[in-house]
Amino acid sequence: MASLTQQPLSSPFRTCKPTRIPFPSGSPSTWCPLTNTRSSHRAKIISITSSENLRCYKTKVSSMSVNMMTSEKKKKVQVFDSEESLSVSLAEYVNVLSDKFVKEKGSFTVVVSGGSLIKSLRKLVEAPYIDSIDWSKWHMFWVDERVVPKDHPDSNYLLAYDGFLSKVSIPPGNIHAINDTLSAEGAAEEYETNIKNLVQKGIISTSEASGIPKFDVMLLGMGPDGHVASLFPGHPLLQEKNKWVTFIKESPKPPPERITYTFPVINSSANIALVVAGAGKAHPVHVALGNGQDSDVLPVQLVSPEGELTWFLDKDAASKL
Ligand SMILES: O=C(O)[C@H](O)[C@@H](O)[C@H](O)[C@H](O)COP(=O)(O)O
Repeated sequence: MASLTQQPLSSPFRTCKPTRIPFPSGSPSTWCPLTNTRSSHRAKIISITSSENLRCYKTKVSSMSVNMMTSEKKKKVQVFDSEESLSVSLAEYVNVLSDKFVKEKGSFTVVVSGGSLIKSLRKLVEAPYIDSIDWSKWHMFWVDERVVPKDHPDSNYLLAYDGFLSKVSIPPGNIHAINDTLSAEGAAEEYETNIKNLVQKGIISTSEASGIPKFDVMLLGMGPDGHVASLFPGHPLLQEKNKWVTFIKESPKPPPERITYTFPVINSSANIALVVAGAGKAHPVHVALGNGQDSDVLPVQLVSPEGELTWFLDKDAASKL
């Protein structure tokens, strides 16, 4: 672990000395008193430099990963030395939330995107999680879907089925896929109705503040243009305030017709993980988390959940921070 010297408080930067404390499980962890973050032995804080507003930046990332807590409350940024270690930590993150929500409310509502996220969930379907997670309590949803049959190579359902669902025992009735026999309009409308029904049954919680569905966790990827779900830069759907689920017929990323959750539902979430790997995404990460600029407000900048936002970045995606 790097040893850090305390600098005068008048300096624009303060440093903290990470301290070893035990996790409840007894496994080793490292805690940064300045930022009140801690990490497991799999994701050590090697050093953290913090500016006065408690925005933290990684300093020496070589073969280790760094936790950073930004000044905005409930936003955590984790940088990993590789996508492999990112996926290990992501599995533990989901496992902890699954345990918590199953204990608290007897169910766990999980929303996934398409894209590379599903591959990054691979450790969840391996030991120990494959046997320890109570899959029977899971309810699975999609933040977006392409308007194609479920057996089409572009289907987000098929992607999740092949990489995840086919390996775990979530009851088929708890897998809430988007109807692939309807038009984009029809499928969006039906998905919103299904969500309303699950709210009435008490399976999906709602935000006390807004009454909008509050999913336990959303696991989201981000495109190189900073899009999330099927909400693209400069598109009027970014402003949608009333619908929970809507559709787009001219997606810049093929295929063109898609169903997507809107920001009111995304931002009502109890937890959101933004899972981003690869140098091709360094620019939108820089815009969202650093001082990078873009001509558009990027959709990822609008992700701001009622609950907690956790970024899972590999070092290439974080390379401009
Ligand atoms: O269906 C989709 O296209 C997605 O849900 C989309 O929002 C995806 O998550 C991002 O485009 C990132 O995809 P990659 O991780 O594959 O770049």
